[in-house]
Order: sequence, then C-alpha cells, then structure tokens
Amino acid sequence: TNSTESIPIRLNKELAPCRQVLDDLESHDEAWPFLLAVNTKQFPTYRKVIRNPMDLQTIGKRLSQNEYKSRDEFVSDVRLIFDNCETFNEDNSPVGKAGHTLRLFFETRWADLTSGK
Ligand SMILES: Cn1cc(C(=O)NCCCNC(=O)c2ccc(F)cc2)ccc1=O
Repeated sequence: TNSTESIPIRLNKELAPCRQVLDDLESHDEAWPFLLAVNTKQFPTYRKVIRNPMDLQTIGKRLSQNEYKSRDEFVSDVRLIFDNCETFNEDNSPVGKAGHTLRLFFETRWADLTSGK
C-alpha cells in the first residue's frame, strides 16, 4: 500500500516538494559527504563539536516516517546539515566546499519548487 495514503491531502501536498528536493540533493555530485551520518570512528571529535548531527539519509527516514509536520521542520533539518558542515570544516577544504555548493543548490532549488514557479 502507498504509505502516503494515510496522510491528510493538505500535509501530503505540503511535503511533495520536500521529497523532490531531497531526491535532487541525494543525486548531486557534491552530496557525497552528506549522504550518510558522519562516521564518528573516522572523526572521533565530531560528536563533541557537533551537538545535533544531521545527514540526508536521516532526513529521508524522517520524511518516510511522516515525522515532519511542516515544510519548515524539513528545511530546518536540511540547513542543519550545512551549518554543521561550516562548523566542522574549513571553507576551502573538499567537504567545506561541497557544503557551500550544496547549500546554494538547495536554496535555489527549494525556492523554485515552493515559489509557485
Ligand atoms: C559532513 N562531513 C563529512 C565528512 C566525510 O568525510 N564524510 C564521509 C566521506 C567518505 N564517504 C564517501 O565518500 C561516500 C559516502 C557515501 C556514499 F554513498 C558515497 C561516498 C567529514 C566531515 C563532515 O563534516
């Protein structure tokens, strides 16, 4: 059965752009640092520095489990990825640059999807 059948139409419509932009982010060439949670064995200081980790897989799970009650909650989690990235990485590092590139891509795509274009 279609898991969205139980969601009110209004909410389902609300969340459609969220699914679309998440798919676009996941398939972006610069998404590689953000697809999965940062590996804390590879980066042992990460959880000390970053109190609220976030990644695209986690957002996908929350979306599929209907944990977002509004677009704003979804957008906050996406922006948390990029804010965490700026906190932990130098701007001119490979991950830092990927974060800036993907943030700009997100904000542009999100505006297109939600400004009725
Ligand atoms: C957000 N962030 C990520 C990293 C980081 O180094 N992340 C993993 C890179 C290695 N992972 C991959 O290359 C990969 C992962 C999944 C996939 F499907 C394809 C490639 C470091 C600091 C930081 O703040």
